[in-house]
Amino acid sequence: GWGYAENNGPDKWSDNFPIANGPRQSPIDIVPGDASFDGGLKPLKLKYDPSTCLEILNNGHSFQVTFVDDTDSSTLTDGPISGIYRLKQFHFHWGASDDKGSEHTVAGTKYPAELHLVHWNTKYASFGEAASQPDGLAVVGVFLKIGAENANLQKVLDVFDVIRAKGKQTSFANFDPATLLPGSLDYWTYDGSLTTPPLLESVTWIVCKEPISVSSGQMAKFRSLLFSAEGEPECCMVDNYRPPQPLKGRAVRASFK
Ligand SMILES: Nc1nnc(SCC(=O)Nc2ccc(S(N)(=O)=O)cc2)s1
Ligand SMILES: [Zn+2]
Repeated sequence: GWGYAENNGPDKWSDNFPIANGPRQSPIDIVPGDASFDGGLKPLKLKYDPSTCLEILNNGHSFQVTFVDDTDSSTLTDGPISGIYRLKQFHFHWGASDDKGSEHTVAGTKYPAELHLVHWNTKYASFGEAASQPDGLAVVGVFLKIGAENANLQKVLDVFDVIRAKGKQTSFANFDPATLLPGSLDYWTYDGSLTTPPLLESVTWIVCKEPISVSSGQMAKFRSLLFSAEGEPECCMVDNYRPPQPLKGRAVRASFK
């Protein structure tokens, strides 16, 4: 299956997923000077209920925290979208060293990691159905920058020992993803895709301008996870990011001046 190695990584994904060369692929390099301020963009409205937090799992590509999404308890509304989008999961992408790891870049700058909060449009019956629609998904991206230790993030890192290998999962309750959001919710937005196979072009991307902090020691903890399953040769989970893709004429809008 697909991965991030030389033989199955981003440069090979188009073999099985031709949409990899499509017109609205993600991530992209965000050039602030090329983004157009849109006064019609509303502030993001994120309303998360920690009681909908369900479990944390190592899926062999990243780790993800999944949420109960059978009611409108944890939602994204306003911002660039219309209607109600429900939080399904959040996960991260990171590098083998602090100089790389984010998927989106800002004027070529790579951050050591990037958080993705994945939401689906409730005008569709399920995540799976929404994932195949051009307005089906909305992902909020938050950059991580090396600085002070992040106590909220640490709550997630503290369970890594039980999900070290691919396929491991454990219950994870009462975590509030809002604690991982930056102080300012200024954002850039553009039409894009999932950044991993199946690379579906169904995502309204909402990338926050302000990063959150992560310490170098916490980044080392991310790198203690494995791509490999128990009993397989150990392969550190690092560099699980797709590089920026061609903009192909798309507009990037800014919610701020
Ligand atoms: N019918 C379908 N069910 N599930 C899928 S894809 C599963 C899934 O959540 N994929 C996913 C891939 C990438 C991203 S990301 N990195 O946020 O663009 C988010 C989510 S298609
Ligand atoms: Zn992602």
